[in-house]
Amino acid sequence: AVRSSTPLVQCITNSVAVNTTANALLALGAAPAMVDLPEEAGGFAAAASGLLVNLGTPGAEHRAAMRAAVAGATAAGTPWVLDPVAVGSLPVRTELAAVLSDAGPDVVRGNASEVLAVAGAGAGGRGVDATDDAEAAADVAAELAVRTGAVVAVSGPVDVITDGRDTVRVRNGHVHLTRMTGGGCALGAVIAAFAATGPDRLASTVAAVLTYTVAAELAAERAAGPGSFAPAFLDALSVVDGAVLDARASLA
Ligand SMILES: Nc1ncnc2c1ncn2[C@@H]1O[C@H](COP(=O)(O)OP(=O)(O)O)[C@@H](O)[C@H]1O
Ligand SMILES: Cc1ncsc1CCOP(=O)(O)O
Ligand SMILES: [Mg+2]
Repeated sequence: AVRSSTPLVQCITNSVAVNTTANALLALGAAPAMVDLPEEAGGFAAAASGLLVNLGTPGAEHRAAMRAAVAGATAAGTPWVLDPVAVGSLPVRTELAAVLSDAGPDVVRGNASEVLAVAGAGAGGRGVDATDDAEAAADVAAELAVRTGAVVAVSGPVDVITDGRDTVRVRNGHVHLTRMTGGGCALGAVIAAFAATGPDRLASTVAAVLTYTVAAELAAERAAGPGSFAPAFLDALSVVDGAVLDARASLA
């Protein structure tokens, strides 16, 4: 569905991951647009198929663009994904993530520490330490999903995806994804592309994570290390299909 509909995905994302993110969307068959000016972001979000709001390098202009884009997306019903990069101890983005997570994102995507922080459970708030173990954040993620109405996707060696009622675990993936900058950030944009294909947010998010992590496995088979993994990953995103996903999926 992503390949046949070529969803237009607006990305307000960080300066580190912008190129990786655009290339991942193109390889998958979606159309990226890094429209991140405050004066343009709201109108564009109303017309886009999906929106990513990523807090990785949230300068003042980006923050204004995020507010405008979320308002435009909300008014038009454009699905949007919040990636609360590095929230927890850094004050500006942590406050911003609190505001944005209450603004009705369709999906919140982060690693376990970030999801715990957005839920107010980080930094010992619930006695849960910073962790890269998504399973340790599964219950908090489900509570966050119920509170915000978002699907919450926690990444890690096993990804946990929940709407607060049903929870799906994706065991696919490869550690090279963690050694390629933007490996998490590009996933947020891919989740936005898949969200544009239909209303079932849990299904579209699981499909996005599965496609992304199976592509990583295919790429790792051809890569000598994280350097050659990055272009091989784009190649794999461009060919992975339903038959490969059926053969490789490790879901629970
Ligand atoms: N140890 C791991 N083994 C395999 N895949 C992983 C591992 N850690 C993360 N991933 C995958 O890498 C992608 C990015 O996740 P992650 O590194 O947690 O994001 P972030 O960069 O935001 O911290 C996800 O698709 C996840 O499945
Ligand atoms: C290194 C870095 N610094 C600020 S944003 C960013 C990119 C983070 O990318 P990811 O979360 O996908 O690893
Ligand atoms: Mg991240």
